[in-house]
Amino acid sequence: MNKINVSAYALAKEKLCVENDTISDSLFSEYGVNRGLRDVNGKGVLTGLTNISKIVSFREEGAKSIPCDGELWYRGYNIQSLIRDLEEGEFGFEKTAYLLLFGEKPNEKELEYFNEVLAESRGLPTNFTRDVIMKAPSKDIMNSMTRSILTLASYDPQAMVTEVSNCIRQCLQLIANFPMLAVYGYHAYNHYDNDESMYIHRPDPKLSTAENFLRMLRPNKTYTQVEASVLDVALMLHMEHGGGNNSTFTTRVVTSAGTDTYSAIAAAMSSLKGPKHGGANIKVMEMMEDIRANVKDWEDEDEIHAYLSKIMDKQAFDQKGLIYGMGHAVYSVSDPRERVFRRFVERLAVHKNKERDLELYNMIEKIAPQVIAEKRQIFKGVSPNVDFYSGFVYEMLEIPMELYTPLFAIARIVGWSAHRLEELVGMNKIIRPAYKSVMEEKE
Ligand SMILES: CC(=O)SCCNC(=O)CCNC(=O)[C@H](O)C(C)(C)COP(=O)(O)OP(=O)(O)OC[C@H]1O[C@@H](n2cnc3c(N)ncnc32)[C@H](O)[C@@H]1OP(=O)(O)O
Ligand SMILES: O=C([O-])CC(=O)C(=O)O
Repeated sequence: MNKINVSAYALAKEKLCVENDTISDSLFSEYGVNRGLRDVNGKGVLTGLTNISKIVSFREEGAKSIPCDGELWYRGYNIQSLIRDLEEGEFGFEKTAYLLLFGEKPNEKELEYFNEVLAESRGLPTNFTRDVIMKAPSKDIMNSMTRSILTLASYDPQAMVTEVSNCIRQCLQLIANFPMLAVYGYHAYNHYDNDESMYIHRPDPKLSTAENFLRMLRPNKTYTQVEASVLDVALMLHMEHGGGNNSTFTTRVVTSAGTDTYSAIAAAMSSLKGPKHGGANIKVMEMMEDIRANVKDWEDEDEIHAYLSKIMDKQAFDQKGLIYGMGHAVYSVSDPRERVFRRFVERLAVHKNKERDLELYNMIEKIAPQVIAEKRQIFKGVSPNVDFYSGFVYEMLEIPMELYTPLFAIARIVGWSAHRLEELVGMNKIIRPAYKSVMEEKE
């Protein structure tokens, strides 16, 4: 019997799918449906209320909305001031996690106890690393983490209980364990796929999340205070971004169906890894590598402009027509997190002899918005986003590229948790928007 070639069958059917799944632009205008649930100015369709954070990208002047520099607020506090107020040598991730989860800043005693709770929670079930993480390792650490998250449910006798206190416990344990799932997943992959030595360092209960990440990652467990502080700030910048970003909205949608914490967070992970969302930090690095290889003179604005135009026209790089690290669904003039990253990049690049790379980044930052505006219809402005520089910072911290999106997840699990709790406490209604049917009835 001939074996059926499923790939050939799928290829043959592609044309039919495209024909029957294409909906003309004019129908969207006719029914007033906004693609991506946003109008051309980036204003999202309102789908909920939240007390967790606020994003500012326009200022209202009378009836007019004027694009302005972006602002990000966590539970009433501007993210820039939360970072600026950190004392020398102080780590901010944990106290910001307390703030986002519980809605108030912790006092000294509350923070001390919260840190003990996280330290106590930092531990995987017996043999979990051997039996789950080291089995079928993958270069895609986001997938490997998601598999681990779903498997952790099998070790939790209360996995399916959606009482708020049980969900708080599960979220705290996931927040504490995410760095281990990511780093051990990387070591397993690096050993089995790259033939490197494998080592599994346990976290130190006295250390912060950023310090433990570096300690577990490096063979000799060492890092400098500056490296850990830069990573801590990077985590703070990625922790939360409103209810509408793709992965947080996913968390809220899935939570509203009454599903368990492990499944909700696994769904959020699957969203975050997308290259238009958290996966962009890896894509930026691959794109920069491609630009370095294909642009001869990094100081020639015309040559860079021409190459970026080719990327936009799907003739270069991954042929998706996107310049990664540029543009944002909501921000207009600037993403406040990119501004913070840029300050670090400028300082680190000097220490690490990466000034020439920095110049290339600066060139792309200058020229890419022009090229995008020439090739696409941009109404609200286009500027670099949080992940334009994040990968460059991680590279200078000698963190392997496979861990860039997982680092985003290590931070954003806090925002997802806060939104899961807000959905559970305050909403109690399944999220179920409507699709206008344009189907024709047939005999
Ligand atoms: C943490 C984060 O998730 S930050 C975002 C990370 N993602 C990236 O860096 C990927 C590159 N950027 C993008 O793909 C987009 O800017 C997004 C997905 C972030 C936002 O997309 P949109 O909400 O559609 O942005 P906006 O409405 O301003 O875009 C207008 C047009 O410009 C295009 N555009 C925006 N940014 C870019 C870009 N960087 N490269 C190419 N085209 C772009 C959009 O695709 C859209 O075109 P269309 O009208 O033909 O669909
Ligand atoms: O808000 C968005 O759409 C994407 C983003 O920047 C984030 O999730 O941090």
